[in-house]
Amino acid sequence: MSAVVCEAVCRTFHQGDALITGLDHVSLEIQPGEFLCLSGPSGSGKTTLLNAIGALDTPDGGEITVGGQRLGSLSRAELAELRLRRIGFVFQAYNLIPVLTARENVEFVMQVQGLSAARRRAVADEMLAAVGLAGLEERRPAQLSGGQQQRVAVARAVASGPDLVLADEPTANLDSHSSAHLMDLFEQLNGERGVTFVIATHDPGVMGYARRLVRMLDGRVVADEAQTPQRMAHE
Ligand SMILES: Nc1ncnc2c1ncn2[C@@H]1O[C@H](COP(=O)(O)OP(=O)(O)OP(=O)(O)O)[C@@H](O)[C@H]1O
Repeated sequence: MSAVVCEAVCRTFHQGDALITGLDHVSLEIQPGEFLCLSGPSGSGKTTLLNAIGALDTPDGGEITVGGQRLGSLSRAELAELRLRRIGFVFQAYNLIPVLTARENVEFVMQVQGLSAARRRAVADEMLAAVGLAGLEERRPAQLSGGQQQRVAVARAVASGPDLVLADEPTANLDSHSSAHLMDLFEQLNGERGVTFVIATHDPGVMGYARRLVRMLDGRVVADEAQTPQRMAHE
């Protein structure tokens, strides 16, 4: 079964009297375990596509299937369940909860999923250690650097055990060292746990990690190519 299938997905935005094309008949099939980057100029539809695949936004044409489930046929509660259990989001604004510690932020989704306190803590600490934040579990977001906050967001996104991670410009606020560290972590999760990654980015270093590069322009897919991945150098 494919991880994601997009069939002729369209999304049009209304701005006053103007119609703005977000997505124009996007068709794309992504297999489990793929490591895919979406590239393309600003406004080409990358974020709109990630939002649609993640069921954060509803297309006005076409069909999206995630893990065999047709999004258009799911209720709001079923969509929420899909987002909670199957999808990890790493979006640019980290969306960490400021009053919670790093550990509590990572535990949050697992708490909603109903895991026991002991299990949550064990998984949260394991994930924070995996992203290089061992010892900083008790810090609140404001006491962490931008790169560290981004890594908390990654730990949170993967702690719930998603099959699919959607990342929108995950390195936009990171220095080159943190970017390389983050991408190595994504690659590790992809290789060891088979998590599917779909990453929207302008960063050539990030694109280098992809085994498949999908280029968008004006809401359409204009190129879709396999490539040999290349890691970023650590400085
Ligand atoms: N909520 C919205 N209301 C109106 N227009 C929107 C909305 N969201 C996106 N658009 C428009 O849809 C098009 C695609 O935008 P999108 O954000 O998906 O592009 P992008 O490739 O992610 O760009 P960037 O690289 O700058 O993040 C753009 O023309 C954008 O202005």
